[in-house]
Amino acid sequence: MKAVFAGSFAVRLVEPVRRRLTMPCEIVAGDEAAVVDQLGDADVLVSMAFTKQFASAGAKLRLVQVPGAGLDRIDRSQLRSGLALANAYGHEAGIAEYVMGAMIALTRNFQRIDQKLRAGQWESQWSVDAPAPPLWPEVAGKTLGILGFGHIGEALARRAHAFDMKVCAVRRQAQADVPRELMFVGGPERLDELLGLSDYLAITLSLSPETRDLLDADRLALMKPQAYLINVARAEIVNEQALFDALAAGRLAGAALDVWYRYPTAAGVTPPSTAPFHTLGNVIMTPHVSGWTKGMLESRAGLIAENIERTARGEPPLNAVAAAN
Ligand SMILES: NC(=O)C1=CN([C@@H]2O[C@H](COP(=O)(O)OP(=O)(O)OC[C@H]3O[C@@H](n4cnc5c(N)ncnc54)[C@H](OP(=O)(O)O)[C@@H]3O)[C@@H](O)[C@H]2O)C=CC1
Ligand SMILES: O=C(O)C(=O)CO
Repeated sequence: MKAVFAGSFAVRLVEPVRRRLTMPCEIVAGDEAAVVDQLGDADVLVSMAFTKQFASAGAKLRLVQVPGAGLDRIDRSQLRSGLALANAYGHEAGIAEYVMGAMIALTRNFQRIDQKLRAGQWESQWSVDAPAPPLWPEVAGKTLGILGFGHIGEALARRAHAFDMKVCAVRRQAQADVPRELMFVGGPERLDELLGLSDYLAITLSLSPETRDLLDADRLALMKPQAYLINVARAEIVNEQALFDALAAGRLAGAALDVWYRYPTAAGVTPPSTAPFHTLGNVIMTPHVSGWTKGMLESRAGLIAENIERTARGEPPLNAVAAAN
């Protein structure tokens, strides 16, 4: 058996996968461009991306194992018969916790009050000679709209319900058996309604041609000006300029952004941003780490090792993705 791990995220999984393998397997790992010439005799490719170049170089591949959930960099037209595709989960608890934390941090403005206290400004009701700060709202009683009700959306709904929030969601197809913690789980025809209801909007759906720029300026304008947006899925689901403009003009109260429109290149260079989110005080920025937890790593490494061994035995992989899904 030979498995090629391509790209920075896959490379991080090599050692945990190696520790779980119970059969011999040659593993080669590196940047996507650097490992193409290793694919000729490989059985498994572990990679967030699958391109025409990978398909042509990997004539003997039997499994494309995505080490994450997102399939937005997988060119499914390059899959041939005998070549399975699988993805991986295990991130849902960690990301749901991130969204809960982000909602509370945005509402309480942790960043600003931390900076003020570090600067010696004791702005509190316990101060005798300074005005008391405004009373904070609570997330209890507020409405969380979840856009995309899959692994992350479901995990988030349960947690938000435990915080006494009202929760509604939209997925590809409306759901008749709505879990008791939700107001509704609608199809895309209820998206505009969800946007208007949400005090917090969590973006937890997959990126595809249908969902790219799903939230454009017109859709963002349907949201309450006091609403917060949290994107943990893929940046391109929300139009970059429209989001920046809404946040800068106060047409949205704030945002927590874990996913980005541009990523560092292999050379370690961060491309310039056309929308300078870093200049906005109402934005919490994290570098695509919301799902980077021990639980995620355990789960994904176990699944990938298992799928390498299944491929060796000629069995179908766990978490197989249908070619047309
Ligand atoms: N920041 C990070 O570290 C991570 C980010 N992600 C991103 O988050 C995304 C979601 O993850 P996860 O919940 O695990 O994925 P799932 O595949 O479990 O869920 C995706 C959800 O998106 C919904 N959806 C897809 N297209 C549409 C559409 N056009 N309109 C409405 N809903 C739609 C699906 O609807 P239906 O159920 O009806 O099919 C499904 O509910 C991933 O695709 C990935 O891009 C994932 C992991 C880590
Ligand atoms: O799983 C994914 O799609 C990610 O973005 C990284 O965990």
